[in-house]
Amino acid sequence: MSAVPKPAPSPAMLSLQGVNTFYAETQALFNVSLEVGAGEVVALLGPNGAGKTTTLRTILGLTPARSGSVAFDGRDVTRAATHEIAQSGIGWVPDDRRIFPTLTVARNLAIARKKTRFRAWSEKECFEIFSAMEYLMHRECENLSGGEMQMVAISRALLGSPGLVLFDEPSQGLAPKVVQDVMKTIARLKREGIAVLVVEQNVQSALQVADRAYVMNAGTIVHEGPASELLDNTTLRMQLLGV
Ligand SMILES: Nc1ncnc2c1ncn2[C@@H]1O[C@H](COP(=O)(O)OP(=O)(O)OP(=O)(O)O)[C@@H](O)[C@H]1O
Repeated sequence: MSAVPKPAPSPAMLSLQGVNTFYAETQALFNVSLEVGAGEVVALLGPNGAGKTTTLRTILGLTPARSGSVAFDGRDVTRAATHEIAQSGIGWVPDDRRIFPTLTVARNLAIARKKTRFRAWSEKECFEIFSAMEYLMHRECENLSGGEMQMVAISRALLGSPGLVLFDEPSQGLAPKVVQDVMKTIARLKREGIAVLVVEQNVQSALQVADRAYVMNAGTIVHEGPASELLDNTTLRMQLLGV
């Protein structure tokens, strides 16, 4: 009897395999492997200094892997330049929001626009998500509140037509209402089919929006599983994350 062939698993949007990353001679990532599927939200959790930001920097080619591989959208980008990686459809919302402080919101948005193979977002759609932003267009970014800057940073990532958005501690320093808005935006991106990898200290918020979670410690992945498992299993969550 011939076996029914299983459908091939759909390739991950992002795949890290056995990544080792160094700052000069100091190793920060040890054999890190992780995947984010198309349209999947994945949380990357762990204590300070665990290697979460370094993982994002490795994906973006800012601190490239010394060994192992990073593939995005079926292409090896391990040694690609950061601008090529962005051009291929990885958006980034950095923890310092990295918008140009002396430029207006409008200018910050205009220079973020990119064409990729993924869906293009318009400014109008960004205003639908962040209604306040339309009225801030002519303000210089240095005069914005933390929450307003975060809206601009997320809109910049969307205008770059991403297939994957990397968020580095998006709720840091924001009021609870704004944190909720950011998490709602992540859920909206998922509904739009955009993959998300989110680094967060705010474990509860991240787990509520994520499909799966990885926990890092001392540069290694120490746990991988459904987000619901960490939400529901207090003992496991305390043991891995102390919260
Ligand atoms: N520019 C750098 N030069 C040298 N070592 C660094 C640099 N950036 C980070 N490290 C080290 O790499 C390790 C991982 O740091 P990383 O910032 O990736 O952790 P993290 O999990 O993002 O923590 P945090 O939540 O504090 O940002 C730490 O030991 C840190 O001291």
